[in-house]
Amino acid sequence: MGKRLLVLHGPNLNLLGEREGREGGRLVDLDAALKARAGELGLELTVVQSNHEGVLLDTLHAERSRVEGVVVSPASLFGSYPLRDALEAIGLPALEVYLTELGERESVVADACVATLEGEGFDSYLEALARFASGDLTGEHSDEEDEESLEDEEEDEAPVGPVKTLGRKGKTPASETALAVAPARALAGPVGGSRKSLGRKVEAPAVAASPAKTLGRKAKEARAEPSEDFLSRALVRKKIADRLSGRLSPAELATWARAQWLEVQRGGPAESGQRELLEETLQRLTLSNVPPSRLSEPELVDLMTRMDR
Ligand SMILES: O=C1C[C@@](O)(C(=O)O)C[C@@H](O)[C@@H]1O
Repeated sequence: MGKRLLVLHGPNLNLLGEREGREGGRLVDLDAALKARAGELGLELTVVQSNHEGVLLDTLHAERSRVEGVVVSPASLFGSYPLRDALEAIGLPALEVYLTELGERESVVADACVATLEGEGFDSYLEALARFASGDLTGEHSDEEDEESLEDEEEDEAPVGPVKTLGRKGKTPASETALAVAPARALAGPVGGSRKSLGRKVEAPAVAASPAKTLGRKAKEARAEPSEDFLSRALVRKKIADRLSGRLSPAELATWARAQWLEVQRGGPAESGQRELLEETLQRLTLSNVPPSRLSEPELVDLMTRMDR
């Protein structure tokens, strides 16, 4: 299994493309591009969007032992100290991304991230995935490589032709990233306008590609489960059991259920013939931690047994 990453999309990004009236530039398109690139790079992604700072924090807490890095797109929460503190608290390497350029806005979240990638539309995210896959989070190493290969090319007096690379370090032919490029360019600014290169803040600590913390036994066990990624009644049953035995907190279960529910809404894979039941159960579990619909232990057991039928 590849490296597992958590991708967090902040507030209003659920309306991406829709508010701009842009086909092909919506959150579903971005997520599809991310999943496709992750597949190519051998990464596994958990993707969560929320308009609520607390949900982003809960997700970071809940996923901290399951993932090895975080791609965080704070959107308008760039000034969030709670988000920064949560990233610091979990101690995982993180890259901060923005579709557009931050300009005058100072990101506080950047304090807890190895680097910030901005102004490249979808490519900001895709570059973050590439950095995690290569282990070169600062992008400094591939800069050297680029410079070296540029020097080699210059020495060879290669004929000047169309630029083949995307962004600063993109090594993928443009044809392979057509889906990502169109919205990326559109969001990054006027076509042909001046484009800032990726990587705003690189005075970052050298961080290894592996997690900053050693993974606990529980995390390793979770990793070994073949069903972890596939939404099934067995998986939901297990999560409820984890909650009942105290391995998951009420907030962790609710956050997990919400993320899974969003995946189902987006057409993610689910146990054949059980999609409706799973969706309904996940919705119930998502609300299981808020007072009016809080679930008692007997109710949780009841939900769990419904997963057996
Ligand atoms: O939605 C967006 C785009 C953005 O999140 C970005 O990534 O550039 C920045 C936000 O301020 C804005 O609301």
